[in-house]
Amino acid sequence: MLPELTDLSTFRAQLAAAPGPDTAATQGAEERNGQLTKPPGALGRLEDLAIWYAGWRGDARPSIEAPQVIVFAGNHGVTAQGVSAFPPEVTVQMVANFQHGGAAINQLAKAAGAKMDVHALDLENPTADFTQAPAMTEDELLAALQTGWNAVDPSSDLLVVGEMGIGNTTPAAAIGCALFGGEAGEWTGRGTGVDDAGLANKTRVVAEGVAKHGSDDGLEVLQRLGGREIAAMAGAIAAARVLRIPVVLDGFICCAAAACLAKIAGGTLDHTVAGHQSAEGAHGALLGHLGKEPLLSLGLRLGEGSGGALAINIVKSAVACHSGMATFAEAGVSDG
Ligand SMILES: O=C(O)c1ccc[n+]([C@@H]2O[C@H](COP(=O)([O-])O)[C@@H](O)[C@H]2O)c1
Ligand SMILES: Cc1cc2nc[nH]c2cc1C
Repeated sequence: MLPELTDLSTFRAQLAAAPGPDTAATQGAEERNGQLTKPPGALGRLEDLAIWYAGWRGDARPSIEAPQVIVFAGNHGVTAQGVSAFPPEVTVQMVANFQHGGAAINQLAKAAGAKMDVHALDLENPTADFTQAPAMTEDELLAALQTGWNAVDPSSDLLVVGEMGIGNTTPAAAIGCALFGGEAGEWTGRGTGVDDAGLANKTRVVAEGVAKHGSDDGLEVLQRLGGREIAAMAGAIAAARVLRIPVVLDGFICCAAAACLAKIAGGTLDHTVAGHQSAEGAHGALLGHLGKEPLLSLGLRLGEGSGGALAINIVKSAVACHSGMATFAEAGVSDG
C-alpha cells in the first residue's frame, strides 16, 4: 500500500526508506538465466533487463501483464520569453487529443498492450516565469507531486511516465544545468524546433533562471525551475519506487524529473531503465549523469512517454524469454 503524501518531508522520508529489489528473486533469476537454452550472455542486455525486473517484482520467473502509461500535462510561464516554436495553447489542445485517442502515445501505448491515463495539471494557471520568480511555491510543488504519486495504479507491473507541456524543454535544461553544472548552452536544445535566434534566446533564459534560482537540492530545483507535469512525473516515479514497480524512463523532460529524485537519496532510480535517447541534444549527457544506457535511439523528440512506451515491448520480450524459455535439462540440449 502506498502511504498518503502529506508533505515534502514525508516525500523525502518515503524515498530514503524505500525498499530495494528482492535479493532472493534476483539470485533465483540469475540462476535460471544461466540454465536457459542459449549460449551464456547471448541475449545481451535482455538478460540484465529480465534479472533487474525479477528483482524489483520479487519473483524469479515473472511476467508482465499490466503496464501503465501516464501522461502528465502542464503549462509554463516561461513561454512568455519566447522559448518554444509552438504557442502554449497547444498543451490543452493535445490533452484533448490524448483523450480522444489521436496522439502518437495513444497508438504506442496500445501497441505495447499498456493502459494509458492522462492528467492535466492546472493548465489554466501556468507556473511562474522562472526568470522572474521561482516557478512554483512549496504548496504547488506538493500538489503536483501528489498528483503523480496518486496516479500510479498499484496493480500495474511496469510504468512509463510521459509529459506534454509547451516550453518544458526550457525548465528541463535549467534543471540539468542546476543539478549537474556546466554552461546553459550545453543543456539547451531546440525542443519543438526553435531556430538559431530562438536557441540563443532560450539559452539566455536557462542561464538566467539557473543564476537566480539554482540550488543543489533536487526538490528545491524541481520547485524553482521545474513545472507541474515535471513534478508529477517525479511523484509517479517515486511512488513506483515505493511500490516496487519498475519504470521505463522517456526523453529529456522525463529524465530531468528523474534527476531531481536522484539528488534526494542514493539508489532512488535503481528501479528505472532508460527507454530511449531522444534527439534533444543534452539528453545523452543527462543519461550519462544518471548512469543510464538507453535501450533505443530512434531520433524521437516527441515526449508524451513515446520512447518509454516503445521500450515496453523490449522489457516484455526480455521477461518473456526469461520466464518462457526451456532450460537445457528440460529441452535435452547439451550445455557444452
Ligand atoms: O522527450 C523529449 O526529449 C522531447 C524533446 C523535445 C520536445 N519534446 C516535447 O515538446 C514539448 C516541449 O518542447 P518546447 O520546444 O515547447 O520546449 C513538450 O510537449 C515535450 O513533450 C520532448
Ligand atoms: C503538436 C505537438 C505534440 C506534442 N506532443 C508532445 N509535445 C508536443 C508538442 C507539439 C507542438
